[in-house]
Amino acid sequence: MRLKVLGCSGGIGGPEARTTAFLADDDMLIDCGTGVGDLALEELAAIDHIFVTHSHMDHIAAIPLIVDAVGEMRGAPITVYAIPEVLRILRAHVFNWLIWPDFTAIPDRRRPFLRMQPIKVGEEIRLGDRSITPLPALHSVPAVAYCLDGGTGQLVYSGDTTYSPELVTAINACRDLRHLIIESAFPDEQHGLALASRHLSPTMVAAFLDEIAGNPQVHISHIKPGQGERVMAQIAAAGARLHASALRQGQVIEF
Ligand SMILES: Nc1ncnc2c1ncn2[C@@H]1O[C@@H]2COP(=O)(O)O[C@H]2[C@H]1O
Repeated sequence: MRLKVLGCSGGIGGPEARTTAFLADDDMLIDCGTGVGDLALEELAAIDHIFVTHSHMDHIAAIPLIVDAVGEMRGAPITVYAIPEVLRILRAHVFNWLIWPDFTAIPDRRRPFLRMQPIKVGEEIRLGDRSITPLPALHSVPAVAYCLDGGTGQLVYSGDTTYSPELVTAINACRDLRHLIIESAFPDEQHGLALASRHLSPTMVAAFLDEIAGNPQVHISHIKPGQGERVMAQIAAAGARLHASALRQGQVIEF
């Protein structure tokens, strides 16, 4: 499987700070933040599947826009996969005819431009020889992490989460983990805000990593704009067993 980072910043602030979106192969998005806006129209039209971790704006901002941009060009709906709570929020607060038209009823309910597919934590979704499994995460709104499996290795993406023993257990149950993308939104000086907003800070990331078995490559994502050097220095200073590098927009991970 091939994962391209379209955006991995915790906020906006110039062309290097797009919010979270990963392009998996050519047809799948994992989260749908502002990074999706850099894809060409033909690349957008090739997206069949969008897996959403949670409903926050920085992870869903481009869903309404992509459906409107390519709906007419495609012969089949785009499917948005998320846990039922997240789908409910998207229906009630985004695709409600006020913020955006309800594209699950356009052009008509039988052949819509957009489908919503509920998923369950721990239940694998198979797409050809690839699979994606939602894992438990702990954020200020209902949220999941994802394990992606291309048949020759696995990658876990934490989404937005604070420390969660259930997520540690789920990650350690992955049988062939090669890469772990984990967030660290705030530096340790903002530990209180990290706790209030259910994110991780460097000290928490280090504690989290010390509970991870095996030797996955660790990539840090979702750092708030302007905090990159500080967060990465603090993670290095915390001295976890696993080395971590900052995930970069444009980076490609093959596994
Ligand atoms: N008390 C708070 N609770 C949650 N989010 C907050 C709070 N104060 C500020 N925020 C910001 O609101 C943002 C919403 O998206 P994030 O969870 O990525 O990051 C959050 C913080 O940057």
